Amino acid sequence: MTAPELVLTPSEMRQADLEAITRGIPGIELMRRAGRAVADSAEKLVSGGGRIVIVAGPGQNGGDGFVAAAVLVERGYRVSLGFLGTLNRLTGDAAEAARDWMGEVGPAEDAPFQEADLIIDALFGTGLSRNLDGAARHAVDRMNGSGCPILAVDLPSGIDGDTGEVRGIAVKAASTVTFAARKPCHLLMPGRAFSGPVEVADIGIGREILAAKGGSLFANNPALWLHVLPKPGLSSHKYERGHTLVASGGATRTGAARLAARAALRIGSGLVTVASPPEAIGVNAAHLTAIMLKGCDGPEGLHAILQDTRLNALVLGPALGVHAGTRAMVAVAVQARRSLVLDADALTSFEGLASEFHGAFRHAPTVLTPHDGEFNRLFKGHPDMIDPESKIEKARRAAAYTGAVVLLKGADTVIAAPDGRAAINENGTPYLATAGSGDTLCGLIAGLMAQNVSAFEAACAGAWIHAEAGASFGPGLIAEDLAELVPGVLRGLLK
Ligand SMILES: NC(=O)C1=CN([C@@H]2O[C@H](COP(=O)(O)OP(=O)(O)OC[C@H]3O[C@@H](n4cnc5c(N)ncnc54)[C@H](OP(=O)(O)O)[C@@H]3O)[C@@H](O)[C@H]2O)[C@@H](O)CC1
Ligand SMILES: [K+]
Repeated sequence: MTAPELVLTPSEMRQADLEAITRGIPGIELMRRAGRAVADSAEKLVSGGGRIVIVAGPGQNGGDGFVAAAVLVERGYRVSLGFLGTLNRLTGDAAEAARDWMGEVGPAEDAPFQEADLIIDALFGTGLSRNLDGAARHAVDRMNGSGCPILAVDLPSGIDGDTGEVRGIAVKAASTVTFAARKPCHLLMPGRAFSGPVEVADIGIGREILAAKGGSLFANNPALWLHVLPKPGLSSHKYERGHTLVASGGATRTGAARLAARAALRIGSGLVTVASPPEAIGVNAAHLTAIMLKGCDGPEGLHAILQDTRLNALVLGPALGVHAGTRAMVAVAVQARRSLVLDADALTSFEGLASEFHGAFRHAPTVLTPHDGEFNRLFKGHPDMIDPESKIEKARRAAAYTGAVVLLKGADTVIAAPDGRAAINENGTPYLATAGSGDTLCGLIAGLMAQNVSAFEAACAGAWIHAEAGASFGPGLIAEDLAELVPGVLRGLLK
């Protein structure tokens, strides 16, 4: 079984680095391995010699650049090195790496980018501490404007390692080589787009150290949840595969619930029922076949239906309407302690009322699936939730506050659990930004929870499968297609 991919923040990486040094790999050796990995990557991009310009900065990232420069010269490349800062102020391993470089050192701003086959960006890595200005900004601007492919060392200079944000200006890399583990900025937008494909080089810091110093942040890929993905056995019965209930909106707002219901069925929920307001029964009935239908008149109606304890997962929100009635339905669902997915109107109905969510979901597996707008409306008046620059931090705080798993949607969907675990999704496609796509996602997550997948894994698997389905279709995708693409994705996963 493949192990889940650990993602380490810059500060966790520094600790892992120190631990590796404590256990006997000298810092300069780590830097030499890192620099050699950079040279190997460069060689793959420009094989058999050529002209390489390396821009080195004043910290360890620059040190990696000096090592790579020396290795590439040995391998027959013509290398120019431009340095930013004052050479004799280099300290530690970077100073040692610079001493090993026998070539000339020019100013970074004047490096001969125009003549290069490849630029190596070793200006700043995980130690970036402020926005780029002056000579650093000028150097990045010239690199980006050169038209020459850029290989970023560790991360593109100017990108914040924790948040993926651009700090003033950032290198637009053709590819990136990082060390030991990816950092959040390689998965979060816009950092992901600035990084290009990211290669992770092994520099001898073992997984044991990475897991001890990191261990709570993951890339959302199947290794994280494949082991809990339900696979019906020969003797399984539909009644053992759960029963998902999806609440429908009024007569002119029923499609969202049916999209969620169909997704729940496709992902394997044994039974699925749409709970429909009396006036919408006709329209729902006209469109449902395998999915069952029950009349449900507001919160009292929901309370009555939930007396049937076989209904073990619920979706509330899609097209339910933004009003007190929806808040009352949520209260009934929470009291009933079933697995619950809250989206759209079930979140927006609590605009500015997040305190009602405080600790509310501790007692049953719950997933909240806001996009940024819904998140900000819900947590209006809670600057501690809205302010963090890191999307990971936002989702984590909201999860700790509510007791629910929070799936914060976007091109870089982040899923966070109340216990601090978080995962970043990276297989999304712009085609998923289509009406009803979120309803399908709710159904997938609830359908997994109906089959007893825990909330965090259900949200991670749901987000990945949803994105994979969207990507497999591509242009022209509409939400109705998504549930129909799920079997293909499942076949690939469960083979
Ligand atoms: N972890 C590992 O396992 C390994 C890590 N390795 C490598 O170490 C890198 C991290 O090194 P690092 O900590 O020295 O930070 P780095 O990114 O070089 O920058 C710090 C320097 O930049 C300066 N500075 C900052 N912002 C600035 C700005 N806006 N404008 C101008 N200056 C600015 C800052 O100055 P100060 O803030 O102190 O004034 C300081 O001088 C990491 O990315 C990886 O490549 C490998 O060698 C081996 C194993
Ligand atoms: K860099």
